[in-house]
Amino acid sequence: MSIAVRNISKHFGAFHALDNVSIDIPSGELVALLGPSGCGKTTLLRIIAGLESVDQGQILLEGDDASDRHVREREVGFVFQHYALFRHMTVFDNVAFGLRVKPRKFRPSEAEIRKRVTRLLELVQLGWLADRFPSQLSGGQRQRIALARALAVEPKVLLLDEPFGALDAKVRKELRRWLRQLHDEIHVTSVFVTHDQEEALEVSDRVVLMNKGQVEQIGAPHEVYDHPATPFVASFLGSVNLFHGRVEDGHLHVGEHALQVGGEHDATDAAIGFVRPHEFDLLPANAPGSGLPARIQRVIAIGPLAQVELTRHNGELLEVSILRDSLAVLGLREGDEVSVRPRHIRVFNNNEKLAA
Ligand SMILES: Nc1ncnc2c1ncn2[C@@H]1O[C@H](COP(=O)(O)OP(=O)(O)OP(=O)(O)O)[C@@H](O)[C@H]1O
Repeated sequence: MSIAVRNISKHFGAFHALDNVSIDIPSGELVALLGPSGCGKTTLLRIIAGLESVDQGQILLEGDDASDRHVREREVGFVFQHYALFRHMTVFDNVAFGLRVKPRKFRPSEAEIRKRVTRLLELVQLGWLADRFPSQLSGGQRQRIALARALAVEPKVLLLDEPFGALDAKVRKELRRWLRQLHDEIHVTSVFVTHDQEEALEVSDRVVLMNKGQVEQIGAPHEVYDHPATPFVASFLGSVNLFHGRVEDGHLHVGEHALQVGGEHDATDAAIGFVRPHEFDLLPANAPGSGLPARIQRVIAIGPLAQVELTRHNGELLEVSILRDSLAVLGLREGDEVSVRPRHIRVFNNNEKLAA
């Protein structure tokens, strides 16, 4: 089922939680709502579900205005951060619950319920846990059961609010891969709230970047990462180094240094350049060509990569990420003076809003 969010605004008292938000989600897509804490992700999810009223705007489900449709009639499945399983019921009974409480005329037979629950437990790869109670499961297993339970009533839309937020990093990573595979099998239109950019980029077909109640950008993970539309998106997705300067003749002038920028940029006295840590070359200080002089303060080994912390001569910090092998070949160490050269700079006018 497709979802269209049309010009939704929502206040809580004087606080503007959502400000004219519009998003089109085609049927079968997995979309991540991504943004910092308090930007309105959960509020939007609850509005789609029909759990929250709006001041203005509409939610269209499969093209029809859902404003007057009660939560139960919207055919949405919900999975929350904190597994809301019934503690006194087995895994099997938890998954069967939504089917058993259906009004008699819509309720499948007990044999049909058994068949469906067994199939769902296989889908979430936990059939062997059917007779256990929630307290006998790991956090990751509980979330998979919560998902099976949400899917049991065959929702047209699946809404997930930080479903892996309470789990440790390794389990989280496994589960998000698993969620992606599951979605590829069942193709139910899904909206997934997260404040973890890696999770959003890895799992979703498209990412909706939200900031202070507004949508900043919507796009495929590689689009929003490679072509951020605003300074907020550039700084929210991954680490970045910032350079303040002026643009003239295809260069960003940072103090007395000129760094080449690709593409067309109007001359401006107030620009910000964004460079990701892996988009720099490090060269010995006396290497010919343009670059920013800096000193290596610290080298942190993270697997095959070296995270290099540098200080520019004006005291500003830079973070560069390169292969440890490359650093060894260059013979660079802590305390060395180097020339730092961005390979790619994204330039914005300084009057555009930045991440909070
Ligand atoms: N029932 C409410 N009454 C008053 N303010 C609310 C209510 N629900 C949410 N808010 C406020 O609206 C803003 C958006 O909240 P929301 O839960 O949608 O944010 P979020 O992006 O999901 O954040 P998080 O990632 O921290 O969950 C927050 O500032 C929050 O304090």
